[in-house]
This record gives sequence, structure tokens and C-alpha cells, in this order.
Amino acid sequence: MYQIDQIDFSYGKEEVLKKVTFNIDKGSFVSVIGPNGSGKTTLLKNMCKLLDPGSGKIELEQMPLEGFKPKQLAQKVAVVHQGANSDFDFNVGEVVLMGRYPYLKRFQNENTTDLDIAVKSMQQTQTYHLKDKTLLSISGGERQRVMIARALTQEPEVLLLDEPISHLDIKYQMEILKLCRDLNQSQNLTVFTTLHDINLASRFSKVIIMMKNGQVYKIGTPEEVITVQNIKEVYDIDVEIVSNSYPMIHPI
Ligand SMILES: Nc1ncnc2c1ncn2[C@@H]1O[C@H](COP(=O)(O)OP(=O)(O)OP(=O)(O)O)[C@@H](O)[C@H]1O
Repeated sequence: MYQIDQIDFSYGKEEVLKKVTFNIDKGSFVSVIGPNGSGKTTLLKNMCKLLDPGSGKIELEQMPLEGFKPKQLAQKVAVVHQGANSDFDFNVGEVVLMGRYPYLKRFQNENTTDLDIAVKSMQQTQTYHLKDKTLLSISGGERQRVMIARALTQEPEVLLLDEPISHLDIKYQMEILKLCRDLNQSQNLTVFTTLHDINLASRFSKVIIMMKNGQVYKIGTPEEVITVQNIKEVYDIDVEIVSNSYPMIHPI
């Protein structure tokens, strides 16, 4: 689905991504973990064309990313950015419906199918009751769920999420990750998410990418990546690992 091939990225003189290379299979559930500043957000922004790699290439379904027109890309890839916010105080319902924009021609209005898709996304993310509220009058966690609803309204093949659960309480952390897993399993939606919670990444992901200093330190299944040695090397902490159906770390 996605091929990331030897990409480098710098903010000015600061080299942030170095020769990052990996592939994402269609229908995979990939989490990116790594310490603060290791380059996770920068990587995700390169994958949605918000930033352009200085060198290397990114392909989506064998087509160079730079060849995609914005609407064409938005029909395939939906992104939820960290702290996604708006300066404009739109209604929640309007914001979610904006997810249909990639499918509309110029000056074309949404039809009942578009509305149905938006309502379904709000129901899935438990945001329907907020539809008449304004974006600035709801909580950070509610806003995060609204942004996920908008992304689902795009009916994407790939969902790119940057710390999608950072503002969510434990109930909604589970709800959102379970929703992503359900869509991943039932609709073959490819999920690519940055996560700080190593145990949740381990529990929900098929593949984990562990970043360190702008490089891929390890990529593989949770069992392959979440090891005492890798955690020590990347986060500089000592942990014990308890393995049930997935490896879980306990800092010691
Ligand atoms: N807009 C920017 N301009 C300059 N430097 C930036 C910018 N955004 C990020 N950086 C720097 O790039 C590096 C990687 O940042 P990035 O946000 O990609 O890391 P991250 O792994 O997502 O971190 P976190 O876990 O804290 O969200 C950091 O050193 C950061 O200070």
C-alpha cells in the first residue's frame, strides 16, 4: 500500500528523519512508537504530503505521492493530526460533513448519501449528540473524536492518526482503538498511528515501528519489537515484560 524508501527530512539545518525505509501492507495496523522528538509526527506529515522529504521517495499503491492531486489523495488517505483544531468555530456536524469534500465537484452540495455517511461516522465515534455544538465549545477529547469522525467520513483506504488518544479518557482510548481495529478487520482499512502508550500499541498493532533519533530502530510484530533490550536502548528505562496474548511492559 505504502512504500517509504530512504526518506530524509530536515527542518532547516536540523536533520529529523534519516534514511527511513519501510513498507505498509494493505489492511495492516501499524503503530509508530518512540521517544519525544524521535520524528514520529514528522514521518506522518511526510506520508500525507504536508511535508516533502528532502530525499528518498514515498509511493502509495505504486504511485509517487507527489503525483496525487489533493482530492485524489484525500479519497484514499484520511489524516487526524495531533491537537487537530480549527480557528473557525464550525458546528461539529458541519466539520464531520467536510469529510465528504474530496468527493464533491466545485459548488456541488452534499446529498443524502453524504449525510448518511457523516451520521454513521458520528455514531461510530459517539459524537452524534454533539452535532449542533460548536467545535470550540466541546472538550479536547470530544474534539479528538470529532476529528476521527471527519476522517472516517472520507471513507479512506488508509487512516493516518497522530496520537489519536492523547486527550481521551481510558474508556474512549479503548473505544477509538477498538473502532480502528474493527474497521481494520471488517473493511480492510489500513491504520497507521503514532502512539505513546507502548502497551496499547502492543495490544492493537500487527506491526510496530520503533523510532530512535529519526531512524527506524526496529520494525516487526509486537513480540519482535517490544523487548527488554529494545526498550532500554530506545527509551533508556528498565522494564519487565509480561506476555499474555501480547507483550506488556512494566517499568521497574
Ligand atoms: N516545525 C518545526 N520546526 C522545526 N523543528 C521541528 C518542527 N517540528 C518538529 N521539529 C523538531 O523535529 C524533531 C522531531 O519532532 P517530531 O514532532 O516529529 O517528533 P515526535 O517523535 O512526534 O515527538 P513527540 O513524541 O514529542 O510528539 C524534534 O526535535 C522537534 O523539535
